[in-house]
Amino acid sequence: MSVLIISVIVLGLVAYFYNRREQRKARVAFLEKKIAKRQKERESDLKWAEGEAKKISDEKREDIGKLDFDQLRAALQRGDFTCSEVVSAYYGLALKANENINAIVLFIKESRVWAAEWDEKVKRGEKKPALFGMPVSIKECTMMKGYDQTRGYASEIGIPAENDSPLVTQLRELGAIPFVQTNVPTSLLSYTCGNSIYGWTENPHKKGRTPGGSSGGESALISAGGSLLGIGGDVGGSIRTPAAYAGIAGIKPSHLRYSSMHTTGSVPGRPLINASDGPLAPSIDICAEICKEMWSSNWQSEFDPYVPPVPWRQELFEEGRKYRIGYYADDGWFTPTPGCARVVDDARKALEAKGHTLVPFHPPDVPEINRLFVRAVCVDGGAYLMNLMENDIVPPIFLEALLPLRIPIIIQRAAAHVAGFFGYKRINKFFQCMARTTGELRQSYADIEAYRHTFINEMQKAGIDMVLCPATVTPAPPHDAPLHLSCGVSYVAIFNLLDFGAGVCKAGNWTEEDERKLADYTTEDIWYKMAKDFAKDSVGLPLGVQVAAPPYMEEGVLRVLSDIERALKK
Ligand SMILES: CCCCCCCC/C=C\CCCCCCCC(=O)NCC(=O)O
Repeated sequence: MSVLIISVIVLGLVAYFYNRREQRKARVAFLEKKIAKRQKERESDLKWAEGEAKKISDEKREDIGKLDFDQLRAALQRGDFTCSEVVSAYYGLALKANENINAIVLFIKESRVWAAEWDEKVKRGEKKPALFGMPVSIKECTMMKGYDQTRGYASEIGIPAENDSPLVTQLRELGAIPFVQTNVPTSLLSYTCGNSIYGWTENPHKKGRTPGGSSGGESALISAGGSLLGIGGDVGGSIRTPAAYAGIAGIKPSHLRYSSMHTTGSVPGRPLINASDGPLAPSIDICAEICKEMWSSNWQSEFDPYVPPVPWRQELFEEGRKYRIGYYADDGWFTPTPGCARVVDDARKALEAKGHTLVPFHPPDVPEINRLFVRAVCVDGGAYLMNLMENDIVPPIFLEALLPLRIPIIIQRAAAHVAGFFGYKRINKFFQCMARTTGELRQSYADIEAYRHTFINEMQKAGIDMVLCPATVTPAPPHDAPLHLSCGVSYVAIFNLLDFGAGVCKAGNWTEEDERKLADYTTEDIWYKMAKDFAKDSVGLPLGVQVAAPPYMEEGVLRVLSDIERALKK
């Protein structure tokens, strides 16, 4: 009898695993077909753009490519070029840039039609709007009607959006022309940029290094001259990290400054950590121009009544406006590598020379807040992510990064105790990230809300308007690095948790001196060892700094970043 029972159990298990393997095989074959089809579509899409680019002469394309944002905008307003010429030029410029960086997902073919429509309207005497004819690149996960937001998942190929995101809608009403979708990392929950559908995006400053993520296609394309303005989204640095790694600028406004209707984040349904869309551009002044145009009316709050009607606050952006700014180069969780800390000091001196007042500031309890951030970002202990990734075809390194989440939470807690016992304080925190019960999750939300007030109280005590700090802990690292070092996002993530407006601009480059100082950088735990390794051989790579302020003070953030950028521009 017992032999029979054991045989049935064994056979049942064999059948179960066999079926699972067969189902997986069938799913992989199905997804591989989808990927192959999309790659073919992309190939013919790039060919189409090549043909469209040839509709203007090489000289005209070069002339248009030499113009910066303001010059191109003025040229379009004067009528030096038509919208159709500019869009053709940018097909060509983006294709050229793409040869070395692989940032393009698909061209938005309707851009050709929209450009022609504007040219016709102008002929009929219609007034040119503020962003008339300006080409804009769009992060793949930003809703574009008729285009997929796969987030790098093969299973989401062929599910086009039915609406444009509010940002895209408003930009189009202002005359801008979305012309290309750009690459993202699978899931969006990483600051690298690659997936199994479209491949890996390179940093234009050094092959083998990531342009950051998740808006990495944007930062790479803009930095390589293939776009003058892009739209990204940010839940834990996805606008700011790529801006820093690629030597450009970007701002993540506080959550309710732009509508988040129709936005797609990595993990939908997470309270208190929301996706904010925002601009990326070669300079912070362009980001300021865009915010100013978009907030010069109540368009966003009329479109989406959840957005409070806060118009552009020019008095906060006024040139010469002086601020009292708290600065820190080390948040007490992750000491940045030398160049990343040095540029904070360079920015501090530049701001003092401009007449701002800079005072040291210590953000309260960042290690604990980092733990709450990861908990709130994953919400369900990573179940949503694991389910999507394990039923898809994703680069193996993403599955490796998910491994810690597969460990039962009770064992994670035990590991935390062991790490704590041996003095590994950061590993101890890491293994306490995931919530075990809904009660723990509720308490974490209460803690996040309390932390927001604690932080504001500390700022009020110090009498500061905003803070200046590093943007990243290393210069642009190798592609895989962010998947080993998720804990390196503390400098950006804190401002998602606080819901501050936060932006990044270029503040210098990694120097020989930074490289020499790296030899003395701590190797106190495995994450520091990795950071040290990832930062090696970075001479010349761009470095950014970050400025952040409480909600509805984005104009002040933009003013201070502009002062830094102008002072430190080489
Ligand atoms: C891709 C698999 C990674 C698994 C990571 C496991 C747990 C780590 C938890 C938090 C990581 C924090 C990284 C945050 C980067 C966020 C970048 C961003 O802003 N993304 C946009 C978005 O999430 O929508």
